[in-house]
Amino acid sequence: MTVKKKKKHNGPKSALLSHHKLSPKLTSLSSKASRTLIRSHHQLRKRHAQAIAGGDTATAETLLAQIEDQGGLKLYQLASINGQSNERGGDSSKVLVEWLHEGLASSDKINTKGQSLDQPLLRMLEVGALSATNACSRSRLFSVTRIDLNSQDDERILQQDFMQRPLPLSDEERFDIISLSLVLNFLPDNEARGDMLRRTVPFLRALPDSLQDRGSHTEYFPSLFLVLPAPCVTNSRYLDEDRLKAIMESLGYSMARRKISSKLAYYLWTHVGPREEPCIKHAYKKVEVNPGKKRNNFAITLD
Ligand SMILES: C[S@@+](CC[C@H](N)C(=O)[O-])C[C@H]1O[C@@H](n2cnc3c(N)ncnc32)[C@H](O)[C@@H]1O
Repeated sequence: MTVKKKKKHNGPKSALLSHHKLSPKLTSLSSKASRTLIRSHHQLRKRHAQAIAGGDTATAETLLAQIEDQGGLKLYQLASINGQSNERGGDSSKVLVEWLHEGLASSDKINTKGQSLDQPLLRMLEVGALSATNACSRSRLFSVTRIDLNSQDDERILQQDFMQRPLPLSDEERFDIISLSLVLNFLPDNEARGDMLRRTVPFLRALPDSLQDRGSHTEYFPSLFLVLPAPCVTNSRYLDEDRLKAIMESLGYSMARRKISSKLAYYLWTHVGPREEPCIKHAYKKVEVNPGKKRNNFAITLD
């Protein structure tokens, strides 16, 4: 398994922090500063990817320096944690836990707090994990393997790029559910988003017999929990829910649950197709599905 050594971000103090006259303590980012930083980080990463694609290494280096100058991935992650607590009424995995508790028949062995009492637990791979104490970790429904490009918790979050994680060789290395919450929109290009979705498939296992007899619990698995900022599906020129559904179906996923709030779009997709990495019969290019001047350019492509 490739585990990257944790990088130190020793760049200059964040311009954003000094601009907003905040305490240099990372924990003191305001909601507004968090939003500004997240937006700016995404834009710089996108321009950086474009510069690399165009072979413009000088611009790419300048942009990278700018990213580091405003605190790099570490401060971006902190802004994301702030966003979870302040603006969105808690972390996104709360929605998944609610869905699964609804799905648990009363005959299932759960205690009054809705926690699963029996073993084995469902196995979850949480990609882009910022905390080991979010709702899905606290629920005890899952045994969670957490990974992130930059671990905020060396003991409980493995520093690893999902795209470099070795493909599993057996079901012991596979999962019942993968969480991709606010990760696809972090990726700066459309193709990388499609590649990440495609790569989830070989990491899923058919629900083992030991978990099969747990009533309505079983119908959702194996599955992918996907969370995107709502405008990615409600206000993009290149993606709407129908197109997302078509892309997911081409990967063998079927939509099991959805919830669109003012800020976020939550989906639970059950994998019903073959388990090996899908060979796409129909490419999904960047085509306009929703014209309009005030729309954004978020897209997912599959080749
Ligand atoms: C906006 S944060 C979202 C965190 C959290 N899941 C949430 O819902 O708030 C996106 C995280 O995804 C991580 N990430 C992006 N691409 C990744 C990859 N290929 N492998 C692992 N983590 C990745 C980033 O490092 C970042 O911490």
